[in-house]
Amino acid sequence: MRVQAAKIHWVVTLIRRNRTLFFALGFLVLGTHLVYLQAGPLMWALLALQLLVYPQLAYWRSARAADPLRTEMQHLLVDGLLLGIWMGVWGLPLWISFMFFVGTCLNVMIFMGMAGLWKGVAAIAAGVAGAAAFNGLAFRPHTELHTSLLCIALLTGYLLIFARDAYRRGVSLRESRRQLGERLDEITRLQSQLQDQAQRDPLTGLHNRRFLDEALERELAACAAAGLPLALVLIDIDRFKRINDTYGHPAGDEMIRRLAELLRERVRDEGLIACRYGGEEFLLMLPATPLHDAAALAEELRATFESLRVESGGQMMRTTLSIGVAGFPEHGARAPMLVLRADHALYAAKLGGRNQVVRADALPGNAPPVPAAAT
Ligand SMILES: Nc1nc2c(ncn2[C@@H]2O[C@H](COP(=O)(O)OP(=O)(O)OP(=O)(O)O)[C@@H](O)[C@H]2O)c(=O)[nH]1
Repeated sequence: MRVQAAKIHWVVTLIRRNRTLFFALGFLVLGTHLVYLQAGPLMWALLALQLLVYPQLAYWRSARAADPLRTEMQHLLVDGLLLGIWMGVWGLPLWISFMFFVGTCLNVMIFMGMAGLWKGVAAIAAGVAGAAAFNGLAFRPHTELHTSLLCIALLTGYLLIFARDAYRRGVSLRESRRQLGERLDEITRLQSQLQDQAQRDPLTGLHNRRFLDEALERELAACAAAGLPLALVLIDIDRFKRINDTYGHPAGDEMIRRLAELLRERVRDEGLIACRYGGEEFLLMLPATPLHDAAALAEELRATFESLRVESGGQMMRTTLSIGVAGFPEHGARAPMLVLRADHALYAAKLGGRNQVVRADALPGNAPPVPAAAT
């Protein structure tokens, strides 16, 4: 059965590449030592088995294992053990032992961390001890100059390959981070866009009722804490149904947009909030604004709108506004009560013949007079 490369952990693939390449080169390097030792065919065969055949067996086993990564980590320790045996058998030749030791430690350290390092060192020591127990340990540190130079070259090549892999991984990590950052920015932007859309009326672009209900509680608490008043101006277009019926729904929309524009212009510079509260109903929230100032603003709006001619589809339309005004703290301390009082005032304006501003304190059975500190 063929093993599909895509399913194999990248560490297994990487180790196979490194092990195959460097063990094969190692065979050439160590071959020079075997020539120096005048080794017999058995040693050549064993060395070939370990350096040329074993890497493929190890890969074969890892690729079929239930946990390939874990199996490959075991193989790294087996590498240490086998190289330790060669070190012991050859009497710890200095450059060869150094190459084996550094190569093994590097591998286990990179893939298994400090715990792996100790296991790797233990595996090498076990290999050396095993060989010594079997064969005795005669210390023969010498290697021929060309063998030593080849060991240095091989180890250098191994280190450079590792460094190159680490560099490439770092580059791709930075690129992934950059892309992730971009996506995160995009998500944040879309989130705030969504949040903004959820709080705005699509026809006029003004804030909607949901936004105002939240903002009103917040602003009321802030004004109460600062000892400041707050006013609500509830505005309704008069006889709007007639506009729709006479000029058509798009013309009615145009009228709504025109009023929204007027409100936006009026509250733009003052940190006041205008929202579309319902179909043809608008609410202004005026923090730090006394009731009489709010009533004056409402009167100004009423008069301006009365004189407006709104054009739609070549037709000129005009109508008027009825407005109710209520204020904190005079007409209530909580948002629902304030809105209700403004609504009562608006209703009174409608009943009074429309095209007028009515303050909540003008209604019968009104709240007590305004405390001095609040105005
Ligand atoms: N064109 C348009 N019409 C809307 C929109 N929202 C609500 N309306 C209409 O606004 C009209 C409101 O009518 P009414 O509540 O009877 O009020 P009115 O005709 O203004 O009468 P008064 O308020 O008593 O002066 C209804 O016909 C609704 O269909 C909108 O977004 N666009």
